[in-house]
Amino acid sequence: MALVDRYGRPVTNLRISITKDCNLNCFYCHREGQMKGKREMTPEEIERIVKIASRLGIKKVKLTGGEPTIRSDIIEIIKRIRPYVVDLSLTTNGTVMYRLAEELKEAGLDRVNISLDTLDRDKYKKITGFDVLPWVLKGIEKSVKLFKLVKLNMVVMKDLNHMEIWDMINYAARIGAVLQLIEIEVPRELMDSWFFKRYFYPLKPLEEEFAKKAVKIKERRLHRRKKYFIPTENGVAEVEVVRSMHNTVFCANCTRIRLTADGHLKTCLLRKDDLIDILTPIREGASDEELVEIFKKAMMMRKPYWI
Ligand SMILES: Nc1nc2c(ncn2[C@@H]2O[C@H](COP(=O)(O)OP(=O)(O)OP(=O)(O)O)[C@@H](O)[C@H]2O)c(=O)[nH]1
Ligand code: SF4
Ligand code: SF4
Repeated sequence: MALVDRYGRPVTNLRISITKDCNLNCFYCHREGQMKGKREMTPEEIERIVKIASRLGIKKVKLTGGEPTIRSDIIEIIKRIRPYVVDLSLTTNGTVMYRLAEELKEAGLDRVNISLDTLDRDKYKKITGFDVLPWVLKGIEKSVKLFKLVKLNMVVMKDLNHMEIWDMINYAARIGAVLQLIEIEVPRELMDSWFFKRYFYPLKPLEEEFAKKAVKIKERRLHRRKKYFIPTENGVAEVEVVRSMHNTVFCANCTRIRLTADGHLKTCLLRKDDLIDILTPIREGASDEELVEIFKKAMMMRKPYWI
C-alpha cells in the first residue's frame, strides 16, 4: 500500500537524480532545482534507498540528472535497483544512447525519455551548446527498436522552436516514439525573469486544437496529463502535454517524490525549502526503520505547489 500525504495524494514514484553534472549545457537548464556540491550517492546507497521506498509502495523509479548516463556506474545502479521496481525509466539527453542503449536494456531498464527540442542541427547547437544532433537522432532511433516505450521531450519555446511542433509530431509518429510537449515551468519568484518572459509559450490553445483533431484522448493518473492520438501522414502520433504552470490539477495529482544527487529527499520540483537529508543518516549507520521514518517525514512535508 502506498503512503498518502496530507492532501490525499498517494506517493508511488521516486525520481532519482544520480548526478548534477551534464555533458551538454542547455541555456534553460534548471538541473532539477539542485544546489551545487560534490557529494554523490554510491550504487549501494541508491539501492538501499530504493529498497526502503519499495517497502513503502513506491515501485516506479525514474533516473535523471544532470545527465544520468555520464555516471560510469550507471549499469551497476540499474542492475541493483531492478529487483525492487516495476517501472524503471531513465530521462536522458540521448547523446550516448547510440552506444549505451543495448547495455541499459540488458541491465533491466524498461523505457527512456530523451530530450529533443529541435530537428535543426544549428538550433540544437544553439540550445545545448554542442553540435551533436546526428548522434542523438541515432540514439533515439536505436532506442525505439529496443525499448517498449520511448518518449521525446520537447521543451516548447516561443520563437525558438514552437514552429517545429508539427514537424516533431510527424517525426515521432514516423519513428514510433511518443512526443511530450513540455511547457516552460518556473517557480513563482522567476516569473518575472527574462527567460520566462522571452520564451514562455502557452500550450493550452494547442491542446484545444489537439482535442479537435485527436482520434482518441487518454488521461494519465500522473498529473492527470492528457495524451492525444493525432492522425498524421506517418500514422497516428501519440502526443502528451506537460503543462504545469498554475495548473492546480497537475499538482493535485502529483504522485512523485524526488531524491537529489547529493542524497536529500525533495518533495517538489519547484520548492526550495523541502530538502531532507537521507544520505548522512545512511552513512552514520541508520537502521531501515529509521530510514522509513525519514521517508514518512518527507511525505508529511509534501504539498501541492499550485493551489
Ligand atoms: N512541475 C512538475 N513538472 C514535472 C514533474 N515531473 C516531470 N515534470 C516535467 O516533465 C518534464 C519531463 O519529465 P521526464 O523526466 O521526462 O518524466 P515524466 O514525463 O514526468 O515521466 P514519465 O511520463 O513517467 O516518463 C520535466 O522536464 C519537467 O518539466 C513534476 O513532478 N512536477
Ligand atoms: S541535457 Fe538536461 S541536464 Fe543537461 S544541460 Fe540540458 S537540460 Fe540540463
Ligand atoms: S507539487 Fe511540485 S513536483 Fe508536484 S506537480 Fe506540482 S510543482 Fe510538480
